[in-house]
Amino acid sequence: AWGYAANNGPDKWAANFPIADGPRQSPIDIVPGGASYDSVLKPLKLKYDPSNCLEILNNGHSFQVTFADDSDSSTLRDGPISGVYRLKQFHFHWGASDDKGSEHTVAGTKYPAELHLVHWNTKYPSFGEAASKPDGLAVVGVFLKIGDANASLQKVLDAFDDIRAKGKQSSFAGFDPSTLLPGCLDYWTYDGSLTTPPLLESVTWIVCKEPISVSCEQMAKFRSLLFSAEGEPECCMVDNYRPPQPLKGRPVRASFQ
Ligand SMILES: C[C@]12CCc3c(ccc4cc(OS(N)(=O)=O)ccc34)[C@H]1CC[C@@H]2OS(N)(=O)=O
Ligand SMILES: [Zn+2]
Repeated sequence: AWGYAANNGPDKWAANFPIADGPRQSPIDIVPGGASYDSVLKPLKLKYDPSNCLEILNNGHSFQVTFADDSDSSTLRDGPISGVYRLKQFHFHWGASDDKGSEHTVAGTKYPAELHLVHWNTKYPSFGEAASKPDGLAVVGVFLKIGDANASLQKVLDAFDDIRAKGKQSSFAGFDPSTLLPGCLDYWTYDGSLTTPPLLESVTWIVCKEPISVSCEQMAKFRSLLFSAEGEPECCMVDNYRPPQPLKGRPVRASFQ
């Protein structure tokens, strides 16, 4: 099965997922000078209901917090998209050390981690259906930068003891993901893909320019999770990021000047 190790990592994915070499793969290196300001882009409209927060789980590639998506109570509207997209889950990618970990990079700069808030287009009947459509998903990416401890993030990290190994999950209620957003919601946007197999080219990427803070100690907590399941040799969950992929002529637009 795919992973992030030398024998099954990003350089090996094309064997089982040929779309890995497709025309709209993610992540990318964002070159601020190469992005064009587009005044037609609207501010992001994110409205999340903490009562939709269900559980936290270690899926063996990252950990994710999953939301009830049977109503329009936690949604993304406006920004570069049209219609209503519902929040399904958020998860992170991070490195073995603070000098790497993000998937998108900014003029070659890697951040220690990156948050992804995954939303699906309600013009389709379900998340799984939407995931195979070119306008099916919208993922908001937020960079994490070493600094002060992040009190909101700490609530998520405090749930890690129950999900240390692959396949573990536990209930996680009442968390408001908007507390993980930066103060300024300026963003870059481009058409891309899932950054893990099945690498479906169905994502409108919305990457925030402003990072949120994370402390060194909090980064160490991320690295205490395991890729491995209980009873298997322990393998630390680190470097679960795909490197930037070819832009192949795609425009990158900025919501700010
Ligand atoms: C669950 C699914 C397979 C994996 C997957 C999905 C959606 C969004 C995803 C975001 C990811 O992360 S990222 N970095 O934001 O791209 C990583 C994997 C994702 C759907 C697509 C088909 C499966 O859906 S299903 N079973 O048919 O209902
Ligand atoms: Zn992701």
